[in-house]
Amino acid sequence: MVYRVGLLGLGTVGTGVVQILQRPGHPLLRAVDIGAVGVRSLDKPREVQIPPERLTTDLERIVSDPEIDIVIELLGGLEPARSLILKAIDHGKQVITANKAVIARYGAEIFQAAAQAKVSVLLEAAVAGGIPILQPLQQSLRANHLQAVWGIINGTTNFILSQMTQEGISFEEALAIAQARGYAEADPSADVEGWDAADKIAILASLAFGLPVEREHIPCEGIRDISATDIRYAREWGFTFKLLAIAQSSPRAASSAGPSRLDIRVHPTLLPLTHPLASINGVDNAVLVQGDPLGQVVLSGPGAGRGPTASAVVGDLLTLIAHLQTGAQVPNPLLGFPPLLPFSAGGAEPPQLQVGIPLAELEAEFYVRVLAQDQPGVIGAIGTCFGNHRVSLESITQKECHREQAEIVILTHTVREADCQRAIAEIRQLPQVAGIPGLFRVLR
Ligand SMILES: NC(=O)C1=CN([C@@H]2O[C@H](COP(=O)(O)OP(=O)(O)OC[C@H]3O[C@@H](n4cnc5c(N)ncnc54)[C@H](O)[C@@H]3O)[C@@H](O)[C@H]2O)C=CC1
Ligand SMILES: N[C@@H](CC=O)C(=O)O
Ligand code: NA
Repeated sequence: MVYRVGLLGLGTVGTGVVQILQRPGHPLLRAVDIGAVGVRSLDKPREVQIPPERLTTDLERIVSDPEIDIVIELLGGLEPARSLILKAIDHGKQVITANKAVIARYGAEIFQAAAQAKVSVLLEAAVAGGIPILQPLQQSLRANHLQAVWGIINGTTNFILSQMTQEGISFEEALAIAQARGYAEADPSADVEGWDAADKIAILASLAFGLPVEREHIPCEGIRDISATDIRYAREWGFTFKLLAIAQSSPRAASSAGPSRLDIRVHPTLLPLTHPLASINGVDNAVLVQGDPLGQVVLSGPGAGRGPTASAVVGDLLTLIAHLQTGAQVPNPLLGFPPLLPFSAGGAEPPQLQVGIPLAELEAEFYVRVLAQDQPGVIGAIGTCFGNHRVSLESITQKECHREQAEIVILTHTVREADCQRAIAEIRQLPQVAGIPGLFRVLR
C-alpha cells in the first residue's frame, strides 16, 4: 500500500521533510509517495528535487485531490492554512501540521471537524520542535494529576538571550543569525514578543489540563526590554534570563468558594543558575512537567530549525501510517479544546479550573534597575517607596555611575505584583529618578 502525501509549503521545514522522505531511514517511509507539493512560485530554485509535474501553486486542488491520503501543512500563518486544513479534513484526509498559531486559535474548530470526519490531526512539530512532548503528555504522563508545565518553548528567543549572554552580541545581531538559520517565524515579532510561546503554552495547557484555553487570555511579554546591562547584573547575582511559558494550577484562596485557577502566562524571567531550565541554551527548548505521583520531568532538545522540526513531522507521519495499516485511528491529541480529555487516568471528573489569573494578583520576586542622580539619600528614598507598599527588599545595591547617574539594582522578596507596581509608580515620581529601564520577575 502506498500513502500519497500532499505537502503544503516548501520552506525551511517542508524542505527538511522532503529530505527525510527522499532518504527514508525507516522501512514504513518507503510506502510514502510525495504526490504533490504546494508552493508560491514554480520557478524558485529549490534545495530538493521535486518532479515539476508534482509542484503546483493550486493548494486547494491538493487538499481536495482524491489521490492524496495525507496532507502536511507547513505554510505558517493563519490563512490560508486554517481553511486548507479544514478543507483537507472535509475531504477525509489525515492531517499533519506544525502550525501552532492556527491550532492555538482554531484548535476547537479543527478537532471537532476531525472527530466528525474520523480523521487524525497530528502536530508534534508545533510545540518545542524536535522534542516529543505532545505524545508524552497524551500517553506516558497521563497517569498523573498534572500540576505545572513550565517551558522554554521558543528557540529564537532562547538563542538570542544565550548569544547576548555568552557571546556579548547585540539583540539585532543574534536575531539576524536566528533568522538566517531558519529558527524565526516569517514575522519574527511573533518570537520576540512572546506570541509564539503563548500559542504553544495554550496547546500544552489544553492538553495537560484538559480544558479550553482562549489564546487571548494569556498575558504575554516579550524579550525586547532585556538589555545587556540587565543580563550582566543578573549574572553577577547568580541568575540567567529565560523567556518562560508557564501553565500551572493555582489552588483557590481559602476564603474563596470559586474553582481553582489556571495560572498561564509568558514573560521574561530571571532563573537561578541552578534551576533545571537555566542551562537550556541556544535554540534548545525544554519543558518541565510536574505531576503527582510523578514529581518532575524535564524534556529538552532542539526546539526549532529544519532537521529537528522535520523529524517531528515525519515522526507523526510514521505514527499515522502505522495506525492506518492496522485500520486504527490515531487518537487526536487536543480534544481538551472542548473539555473532553480527562484530567487524569481513571475517568476522574475534569478539573474545575478557571483559566487565566491577572498578573497583578500573582506573587513573585522582582529584579528592578533604577537610574537615579548619584546623591545622598536616593537609596533611602527608593527603599521608602517600596516600604510604603509592603514590598520588602532582599538587596538594594548601587552599581555603576555614568555622568552623575547611578544605577541602583534591587531584588525584592516575594511580593504581590500589584504592590510592586504601585511602589514602582511612586519611585518614578521621585525627583532624583531618571527612569526604570529594568523590571523583571524572578522565579525559583
Ligand atoms: N522553522 C522552524 O524552526 C519551525 C517552524 N514551525 C512551523 O512550521 C511552519 C513552517 O515554517 P517554516 O518552514 O519555518 O516557514 P517558511 O517561511 O520557511 O516556509 C513556509 C513556506 O510556505 C510557503 N507559503 C506560505 N503561504 C503560501 C501560500 N499561500 N501558497 C503557497 N506557498 C505558501 C512560503 O512561500 C514558504 O516557502 C510554520 O507554521 C512554523 O510556525 C514549527 C516549529 C519549528
Ligand atoms: N519560531 C519558532 C519556531 C519553532 O516553533 C521558534 O523560534 O521556536
Ligand atoms: Na515537539
